[in-house]
Amino acid sequence: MTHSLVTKYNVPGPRYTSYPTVPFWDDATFCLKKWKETLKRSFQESNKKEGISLYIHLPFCESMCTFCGCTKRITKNHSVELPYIQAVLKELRMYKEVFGERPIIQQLHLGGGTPTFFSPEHLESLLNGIFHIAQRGTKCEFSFEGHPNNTTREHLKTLVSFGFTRVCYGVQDYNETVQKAIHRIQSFENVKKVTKDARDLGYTSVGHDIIFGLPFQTKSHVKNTILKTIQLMPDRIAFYSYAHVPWLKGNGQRGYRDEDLPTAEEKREQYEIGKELLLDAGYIEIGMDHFALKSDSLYKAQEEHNIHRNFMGYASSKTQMMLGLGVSAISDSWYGFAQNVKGLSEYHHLIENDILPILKGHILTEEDLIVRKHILNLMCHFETSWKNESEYFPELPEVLFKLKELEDDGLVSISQDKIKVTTTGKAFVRNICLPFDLRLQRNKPETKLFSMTV
Ligand SMILES: C=Cc1c2[nH]c(c1C)Cc1[nH]c(c(CCC(=O)O)c1C)Cc1[nH]c(c(C)c1CCC(=O)O)Cc1[nH]c(c(C)c1C=C)C2
Ligand SMILES: C[C@H]1O[C@@H](n2cnc3c(N)ncnc32)[C@H](O)[C@@H]1O
Ligand code: MET
Ligand code: SF4
Repeated sequence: MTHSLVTKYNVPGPRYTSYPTVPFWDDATFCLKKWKETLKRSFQESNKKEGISLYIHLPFCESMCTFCGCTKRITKNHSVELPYIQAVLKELRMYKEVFGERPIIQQLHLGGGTPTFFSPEHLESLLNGIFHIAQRGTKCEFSFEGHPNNTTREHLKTLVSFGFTRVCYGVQDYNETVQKAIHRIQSFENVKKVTKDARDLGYTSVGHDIIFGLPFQTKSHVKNTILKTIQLMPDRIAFYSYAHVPWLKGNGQRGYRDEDLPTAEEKREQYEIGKELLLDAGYIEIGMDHFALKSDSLYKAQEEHNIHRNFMGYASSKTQMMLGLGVSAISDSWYGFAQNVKGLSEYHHLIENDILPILKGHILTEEDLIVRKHILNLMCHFETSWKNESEYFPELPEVLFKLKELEDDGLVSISQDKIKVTTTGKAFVRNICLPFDLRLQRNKPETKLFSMTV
């Protein structure tokens, strides 16, 4: 990788889990009435055909990892579990009222925070509650995020009995200095044990999350972490670039200084080293940040062009509608987005008063729908085209003009009616999406909103 490319393209940029990205949602056009309309429309169009996806945010953790950008509440008091589950179930019932019919759950993901903070018994009540209100789909894909330090065989057994087949564990880095800096001490032995337990109990996809660019992390730490990971051969690996966003309220990114972070140059080298080791071990790079073995469903989905990106990252199939429950969760009705309030007491208060706990949202315009398709294509398939009239938008020539420079740098190739990301360009896919992001182009932010793209 040439140094000049890294320097040139290391700019703040969204991770494109949605388009428009959250900071560009237009709250002025959003209200509860419109949100419910888009939900009903989408539900009518898609529930019977393909079901819906459900994301449940379980925000508690016993200990604060200082790198973490997720919405969480640190506590050792487990009495928070039951009231939270009851609130989430009530939120689902409120949505069922809007739909007027039982939703069919095709995909279910428990994220956090730490879902394994909850006792197996409480997770069981949560799932029993869900499948009392909603119907189970026929092609279920159920997954959860587990903390290697507190995922027990009981957790795994309980969830497998409800049809869960995928788990991803937070690993981040095995080095002690790095672990101290991010306030997350976690041994290889624990990861090995929970990986084996999941496999023994029938999970078909075990994933590990690894991060490069963490405080005090070096190339040799990354190399060691990947080599250890390869010993366990997880089916999927998320190899994330550390997103440094200390300005986000309450995310707790502290305890280290900016100077303790690797430079952009060093960070890119860490990525290159990790990527080479993963490719040598038989992993295939899929979309942004993701690697999978050829036996994993994510690889097959990519081959068959079924891969989809949503707020949770990549999925091996798509539903038009994704409902997010719990604090900070985002829902996507395809025609609109909504994000829940982030505070626990506010969430409980609104639910108690039969009010959908929504903080903000966005109704997509015709233009948003077209642009979103192109950004999704780039993030999922590393290419996009405007062969059909419905894929064209008036600003496209300007977008292509801006992309010319990226083409000269070898990141994309542009032809008559499509663009393709090159092998070098894959690491810069966020930069390639930027010219398509019309809302950002029209309204360049003056304050920092996004993490750096390298
Ligand atoms: C399990 C924790 C979560 C991670 N991502 C999400 C959760 C719940 C979901 C999520 N990620 C982002 C958004 C905002 C929507 C958007 O802007 O498209 C949501 C709902 C984007 C995002 N994620 C991270 C940051 C800093 C941002 C803002 C955009 C940016 O600066 O790039 C940090 C981060 N969180 C997670 C990962 C994997 C990650 C960074 C690699 C997990
Ligand atoms: C769910 C997964 O999200 C990743 N994750 C959480 N916060 C960040 C961040 N600031 N930067 C990069 N990755 C992050 C971790 O790898 C975790 O395991
Ligand atoms: N909280 C779990 C962990 O840190 C799951 C991933 S982070 C949301 O391991
Ligand atoms: S990384 Fe996982 S355990 Fe750590 S604070 Fe974030 S959500 Fe909690």
